[in-house]
Amino acid sequence: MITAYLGLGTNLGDRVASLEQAIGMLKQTPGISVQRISSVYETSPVGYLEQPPFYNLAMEILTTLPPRDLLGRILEVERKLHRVRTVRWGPRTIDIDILLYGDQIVNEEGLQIPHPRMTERAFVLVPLYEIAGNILIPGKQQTVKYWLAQLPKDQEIQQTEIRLGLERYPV
Ligand SMILES: Nc1ncnc2c1ncn2[C@@H]1O[C@H](COP(=O)(O)OP(=O)(O)OP(=O)(O)O)[C@@H](O)[C@H]1O
Ligand SMILES: Nc1nc2c(c(=O)[nH]1)N=C(CO)CN2
Repeated sequence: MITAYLGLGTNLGDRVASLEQAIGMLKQTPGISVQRISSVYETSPVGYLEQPPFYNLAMEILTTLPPRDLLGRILEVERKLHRVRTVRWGPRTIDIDILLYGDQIVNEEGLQIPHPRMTERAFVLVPLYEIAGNILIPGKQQTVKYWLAQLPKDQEIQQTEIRLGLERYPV
């Protein structure tokens, strides 16, 4: 069993519905057990700027799937939610990234873990900090908290009151 972290993003259509559907499909996947989900954050687009704002969240899972199989399932979830690839870094109904996979470093064609751009992105680090601030980023020696503190404060990100997947954590 490996603890892995996923980053989810959406900026087309009903963003809450897309996140809920993606979470639901991940929860139903044999070999994946969803453990924690951050709040939903509204974030300004990074990279390609002429597109609507995103909702982003981070998720902790326990998984028995090897990295390739986890990626395969993620791509399937994206496909089922009708993600259409157009522009690089462009709008999407759902984007799911494998951020961390235990303490492993994967550098293969089509799969890099830790996600190579994660330490530059507030839309990744802020939600991840909420659920795993003290975790070390393999190959980068320092924690999520450390990398978040290094980020320039120019990326707009706003915590919303939206909490998804909370039925696992009754109050
Ligand atoms: N850690 C990873 N998590 C998810 N996909 C990855 C990862 N590493 C490599 N990939 C590859 O990236 C492809 C997805 O690229 P995509 O078009 O979603 O990039 P993007 O989300 O626009 O940009 P970015 O990669 O900067 O977030 C997948 O098909 C997959 O093969
Ligand atoms: N705010 C925000 N910007 C992005 C996002 C994202 O999820 N959120 N995803 C991208 C491609 O992975 C490119 N830019």
